[in-house]
Amino acid sequence: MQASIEQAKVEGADLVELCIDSMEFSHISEVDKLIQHPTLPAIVSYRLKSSRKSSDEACKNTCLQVLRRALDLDVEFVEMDYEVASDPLMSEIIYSRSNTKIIVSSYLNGGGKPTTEKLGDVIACMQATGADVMKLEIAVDSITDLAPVFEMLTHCQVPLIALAVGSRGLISQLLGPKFGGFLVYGSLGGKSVPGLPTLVSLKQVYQLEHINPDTKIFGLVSNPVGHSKGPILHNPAFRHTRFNGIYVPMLVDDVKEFFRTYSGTDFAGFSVGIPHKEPAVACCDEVHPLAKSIGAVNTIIRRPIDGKLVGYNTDCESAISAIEDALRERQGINGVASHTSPIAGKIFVLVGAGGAGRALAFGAKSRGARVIIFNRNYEKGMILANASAIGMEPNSDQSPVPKEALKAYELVFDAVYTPRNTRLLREAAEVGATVVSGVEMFIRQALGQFRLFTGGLAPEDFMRKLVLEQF
Ligand SMILES: O=C1C[C@@](O)(C(=O)O)C[C@@H](O)[C@@H]1O
Repeated sequence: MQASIEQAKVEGADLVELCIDSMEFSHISEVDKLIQHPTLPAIVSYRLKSSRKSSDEACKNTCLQVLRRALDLDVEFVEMDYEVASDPLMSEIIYSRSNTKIIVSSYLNGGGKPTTEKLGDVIACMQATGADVMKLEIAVDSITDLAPVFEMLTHCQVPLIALAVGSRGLISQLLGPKFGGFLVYGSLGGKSVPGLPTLVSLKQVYQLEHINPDTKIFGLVSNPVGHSKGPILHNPAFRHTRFNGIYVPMLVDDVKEFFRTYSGTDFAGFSVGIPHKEPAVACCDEVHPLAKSIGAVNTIIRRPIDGKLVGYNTDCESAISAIEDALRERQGINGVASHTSPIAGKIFVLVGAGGAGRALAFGAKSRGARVIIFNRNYEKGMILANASAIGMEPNSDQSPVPKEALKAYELVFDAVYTPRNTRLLREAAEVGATVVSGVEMFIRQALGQFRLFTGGLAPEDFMRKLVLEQF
């Protein structure tokens, strides 16, 4: 635990939580050793639920002993369960404490979706124990379950910590400073509470010290969402241009319910990823003509003047222009102005007919290519584009097309960008095709999104360098 405290300090933590219930100790003096030599201010916590190895009574006695010791030693914060805080013995100790602040926590698990009424009742009960800070720990099934939590954080008059556990709860921490949460939890990596962001990401990617109630929220609405490099690109770009925004991964199951729930002006813009690009069209109040023709949106902006959701597609131009640039370079016509696209007249073979596939098919067709949704009809001068998720991490050993079949292609493009060098691209390069990585599409679509999100020019060199450094 001491080594972890040192690590937290190096990584920039302001405060550490020492979960004494996770420690094996035979005598309270061992806990003293840890608490007495602090390198960082600490929350000393002893939670009952994770320490039910011995009998409940024995467990509660140890808990009371540890918490009382921490109070005697004047640590900055002591955290306990609501049921411990309301024990008459503990009530007395709480009322006679000196400098230590008391955090009382309640764990809400199951019992239907949280509502502001339910949360308000729990907070009032916790407050009645004489606590200084209330903490709600909630298991959420859907990202939309967090809406009443954010509402509570915004309107609650007492210091409140909200921690939603599970991968759908991640934004409860990332958006904590926006809605006025008392503190934010970050992990040191490794085995920790699921859905907890790492301390390193909080400091380096999200830079929460810049987030305040005026910060506009942007996010990637997708499932899966963890693979995306969007946060490491958009957040630094916002900071770089002094734009007050935060960009977070939003693991969304039901896209309609998501937009119905988060309808406030704070939620200013969204990237849309798999599998929501097509269904998200119906969630928009207006759709840009290009996106309408494609039948998929990958960007949605809440128009500031009337709050309407406007859908766009930055995938089409980003992928097609990346392919055109590579073809021009291959043909040695780099920099020569031409009105004809090098894609014109070519056969464009497409794997994947989802949202990204639609964008590529539309773009290739509008440039005069003959588009074939994958088949085995080989001709010279063909372009192969993978717009499916085949080969994406964690399935990076897969490829949508056998190596032998790649020999027929002049150029192979992969919309997958994690990993950067997919099996498809490696094998295409081995058989002599020109390859265009999905990283190029990712950068270009994000540049388009940045312009739509902020209304300003994207810092292209900065963003390009950022993404390339990550691979
Ligand atoms: O295809 C992509 C990539 C993306 O899903 C991401 O991984 O960040 C974001 C989407 O908006 C974009 O269209």
